[in-house]
Amino acid sequence: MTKTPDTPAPCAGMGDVHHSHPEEQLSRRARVAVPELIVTCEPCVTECDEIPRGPCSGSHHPDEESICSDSGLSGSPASSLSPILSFDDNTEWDLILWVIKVKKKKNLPIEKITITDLWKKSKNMVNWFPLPVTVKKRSPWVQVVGHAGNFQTGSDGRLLKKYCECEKQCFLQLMSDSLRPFIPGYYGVTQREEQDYNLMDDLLADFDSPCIMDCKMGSRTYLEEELRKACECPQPRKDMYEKMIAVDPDAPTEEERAQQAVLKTRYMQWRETLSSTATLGFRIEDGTCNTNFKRTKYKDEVIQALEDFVDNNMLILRSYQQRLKELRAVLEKSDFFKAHEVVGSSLLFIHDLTGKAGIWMIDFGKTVPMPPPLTLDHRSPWVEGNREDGYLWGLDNFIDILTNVLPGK
Ligand SMILES: Nc1ncnc2c1ncn2[C@@H]1O[C@H](COP(=O)(O)OP(=O)(O)OP(=O)(O)O)[C@@H](O)[C@H]1O
Ligand SMILES: O=P(O)(O)O[C@@H]1[C@H](O)[C@H](O)[C@@H](OP(=O)(O)O)[C@H](OP(=O)(O)O)[C@H]1O
Repeated sequence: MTKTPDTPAPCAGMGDVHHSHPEEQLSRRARVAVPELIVTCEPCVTECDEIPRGPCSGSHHPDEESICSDSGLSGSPASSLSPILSFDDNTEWDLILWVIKVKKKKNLPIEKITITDLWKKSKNMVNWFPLPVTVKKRSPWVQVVGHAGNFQTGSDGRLLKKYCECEKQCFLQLMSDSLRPFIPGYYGVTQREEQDYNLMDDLLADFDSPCIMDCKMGSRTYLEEELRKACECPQPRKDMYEKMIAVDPDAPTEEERAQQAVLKTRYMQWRETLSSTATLGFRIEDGTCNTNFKRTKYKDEVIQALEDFVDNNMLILRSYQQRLKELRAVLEKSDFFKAHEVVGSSLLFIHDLTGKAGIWMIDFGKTVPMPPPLTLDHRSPWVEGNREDGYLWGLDNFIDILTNVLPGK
């Protein structure tokens, strides 16, 4: 879970692919300081670039490289700017990163700025051209959990996730299912630097410094198919062994210790029993090295985590409860849901200081169709072969926990 952010996202429209390193992902309790740009003027700029005005609006887009000579916005030559300039949280990051890109491409002598932000733990020196512009505040995108490097930000509040055929098929069907209001808008496949991406709404875009929590739903996090493959062709994983001993050095068996590797399904099952996945049918995810969080297993620990997440704001908690009840009612009727095994999918909880709160279903990389006419009830316990995923069982438990926490239950 993440409390953030006026945080710079990987740049919209930037040529550079952002590879989000785990260390750059956000810590559980991190409420990060407003990104601050401190500009230190070095030898003056001989040439400057025309800056698109406003929040990537008008005729310019950060992707468009419109270059002029001599002056920036309002005709202010860079060299005449004050040696130290601070930007507050109104800074339009896309705009600044656009400038960086142009400067880099043109190999121009440039000032340096120090960006203090949570994407980098240390300070980063990047190239910059100062511009006095008031821009619209837009919540920058941050990734709570998931595979590093899977995402890029797009323009107009959209997000690119590395292409996955299974996910595309789900999105296509979900856009015309009753679940549509609980799914980020989907806009098909797009390409950037020869990589295909599924293009979807960035759910953070309409929030102001949002707090985010990713909750992985279901009592099982691997597909039956994965289990079958692991039996047929076992491929022990060293990286998973490392992740396992980082949390619990005693967890590996003697054989695993000898191999210094574990099977993925074994690792996933261990994670399930370590967390509340096995006991409650959902778990609060965390993308950081906060290994203790992987152990949030019991009801009272989940409650504590939820209360922390909303800063004990019961109104927000009530909004979440309401939204989850609505979701449950729709899930129980959804054609898509009854015909799919939904594994590893998350509910993304987002709220901000204005009191706005929402929950959406994300991650359909392991949501697979049942062979017709088979359907699932999503509540029956899983036994190998029945493909039940425990999604609704987990949702029931989540709603019960919330209801018990709320006053006047
Ligand atoms: N539409 C979206 N809008 C805003 N943030 C999103 C969106 N989709 C995903 N995210 C962010 O990215 C994170 C990872 O998303 P997702 O689970 O889809 O990725 P993944 O790489 O498939 O993860 P996993 O490792 O669980 O398979 C989420 O926790 C959330 O922070
Ligand atoms: O959260 P952790 O403990 O870091 O473990 C990861 C998590 O369970 C992911 O859901 C899983 O990806 P999938 O759901 O896509 O299988 C990934 O497998 P991977 O390393 O094979 O990608 C695991 O490493």
